[in-house]
Amino acid sequence: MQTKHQKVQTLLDAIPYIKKFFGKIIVIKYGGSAQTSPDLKEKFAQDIVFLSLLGIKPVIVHGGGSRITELLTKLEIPSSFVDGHRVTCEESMRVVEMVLSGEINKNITSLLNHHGAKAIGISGKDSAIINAIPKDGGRFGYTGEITKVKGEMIKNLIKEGFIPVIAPIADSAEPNHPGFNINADVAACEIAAAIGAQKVLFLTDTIGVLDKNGKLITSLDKESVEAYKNDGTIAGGMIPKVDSCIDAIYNGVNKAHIIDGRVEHSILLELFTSDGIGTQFVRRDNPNNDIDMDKLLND
Ligand SMILES: Nc1ncnc2c1ncn2[C@@H]1O[C@H](COP(=O)(O)OP(=O)(O)O)[C@@H](O)[C@H]1O
Ligand SMILES: CC(=O)N[C@@H](CCC(=O)OP(=O)(O)O)C(=O)O
Repeated sequence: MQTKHQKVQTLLDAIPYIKKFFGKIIVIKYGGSAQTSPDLKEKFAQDIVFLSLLGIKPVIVHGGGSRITELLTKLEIPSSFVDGHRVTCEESMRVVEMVLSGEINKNITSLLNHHGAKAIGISGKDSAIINAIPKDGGRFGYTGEITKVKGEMIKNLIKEGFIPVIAPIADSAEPNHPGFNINADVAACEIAAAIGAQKVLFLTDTIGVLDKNGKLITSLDKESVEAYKNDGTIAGGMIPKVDSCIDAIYNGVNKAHIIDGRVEHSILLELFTSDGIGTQFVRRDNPNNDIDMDKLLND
């Protein structure tokens, strides 16, 4: 049991972090794998509301791949993944949009609002915030490659005091097009870059990126990510995540982290403790790095 003084000390210890992040945008990618128990979802909502009350600007980009797969299986619609990206036929696209924009987006938005936030749920189709074309020349069907994110629209929502909750569905320039399914990791990275986020956090169902022995890799750079992908250490759903983290830090986002969404208050643990948790992504040439590169890369 904490004494009153210890409780006050905890608040005081948070001051440097609050100063560092005050007014800054933090994009949180809330993976389907981390949206498990109702209790965890409550803790997630508390963390987001807490950030918002501290003057930090959270933006949520959510996934829901496991729920899409569950529904496609029930409907007996075949589906497959290549390097962590779903191949989306026209029938799947309808299910993807129903699950992401209809079910998950509204659940998260409503959960946040019940916790006192001013959250607004949208998809990339709203005001054509995310535009896409077919990925890899159409090899992935209705899976898209982002061509543009209208960052100003998202920043306007933030300025109005909203917490945007964004489903990774993109608009097409073609009329009467069903739109595109975008991997949520990629959407989070592109959104973070377009709105000048300070940080992007990916909440998933592992403690971070693991090596061949199942040990946490605390820090990764571009070169080591390529090596781990080539030797198969990083596979499946982790591929778009690490690629997105690297893209983010090479496109103006200061920091990218993959953290364990199964741990209660993982967002606060990452933001408000000196060690942080999970795997962080670094670039050797980044003058903004406020970390000891040698220590991290030798961990
Ligand atoms: N090297 C690795 N370290 C950790 N997880 C990995 C690795 N390689 C592949 N994975 C897989 O990636 C999964 C996370 O991706 P995914 O299921 O798409 O999560 P999310 O729904 O959060 O996007 C992990 O559960 C794990 O099965
Ligand atoms: C193209 C592509 O892979 N789209 C994903 C979109 C959802 C997603 O990314 O969900 P998670 O973050 O929970 O994995 C899919 O259809 O599963």
